[in-house]
Amino acid sequence: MNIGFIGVGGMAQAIIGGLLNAKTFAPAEIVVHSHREESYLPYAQAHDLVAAKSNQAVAAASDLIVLAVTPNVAPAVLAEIKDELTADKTLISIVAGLSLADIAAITGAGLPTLRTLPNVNVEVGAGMTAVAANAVLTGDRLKAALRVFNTIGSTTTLAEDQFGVFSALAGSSPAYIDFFIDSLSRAGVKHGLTKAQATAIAAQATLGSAKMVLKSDKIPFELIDQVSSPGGSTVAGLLAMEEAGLMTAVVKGIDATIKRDAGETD
Ligand SMILES: NC(=O)C1=CN([C@@H]2O[C@H](COP(=O)(O)OP(=O)(O)OC[C@H]3O[C@@H](n4cnc5c(N)ncnc54)[C@H](OP(=O)(O)O)[C@@H]3O)[C@@H](O)[C@H]2O)C=CC1
Ligand SMILES: O=C(O)[C@@H]1CCC=N1
Repeated sequence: MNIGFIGVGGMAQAIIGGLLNAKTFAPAEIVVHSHREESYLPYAQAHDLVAAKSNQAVAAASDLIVLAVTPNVAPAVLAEIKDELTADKTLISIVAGLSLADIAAITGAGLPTLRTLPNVNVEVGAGMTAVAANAVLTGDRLKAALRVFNTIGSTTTLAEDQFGVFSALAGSSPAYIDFFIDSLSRAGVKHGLTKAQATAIAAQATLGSAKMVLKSDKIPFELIDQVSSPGGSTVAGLLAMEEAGLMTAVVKGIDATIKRDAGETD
């Protein structure tokens, strides 16, 4: 089975990297093309992937076609490959804000289509991807499309009107969590650790805390209490962070993310 990528930017490369690591597809089963030859050709050569000469050629050569271009060009690219999108193929879109109805308006409703919103952590097999299938993507075809994302992380089926909030909480949040890790690390540097030491310590603590939340039957606030010894240093730190507005800052950031995803400008 061949999987083709139209657009080979940051996100497509994260997915391809994850799929190659997981051996979900052999390099010869991965077909790529993007706007500029100087961008996709060296990437294809470096990973032994199949470089197609056009977006149509990707669609023609692939069973699963991943639309991984930026939202502003997605409708034009779909229109360009429309004639290659026969009902024996599955279209997988990762384009934020592009609905199944938007896609069907260009491709027709008979094309099996999976709308997804993956996050960059698919590259290390720890992704979080939202999925919504259209009415004609069912059975084994649906399983084959879901397998792409299940081999590089977790998936959750979501109503399309929840993709905006999902995109903020999982699609964009790696950037916010990295910002938090970097803030912890910078504080470590302030107190004498090297940046490399501090970053490794902060990242491992973040990874462990996420695992605890997922594995434990306690809610995060109970875990916070477990760490906060009476009269101790953690509660002092927590109160200082809250005085600086940490929770409000996070919620405001997520609100802004959702607004922009919905097409609102400042
Ligand atoms: N980054 C992320 O964490 C996430 C991104 N997404 C979605 O993924 C999509 C891609 O985002 P991202 O990878 O960050 O963006 P990038 O800017 O890194 O990549 C965009 C890609 O689109 C290609 N492209 C542009 N125009 C065309 C065209 N006409 N034909 C073929 N290819 C074209 C570019 O080609 P070239 O380089 O050759 O110009 C490039 O490979 C977006 O729709 C975004 O909403 C979804 C979830 C998470
Ligand atoms: O920044 C963006 O628009 C995309 C959507 C989710 C993550 N990156």
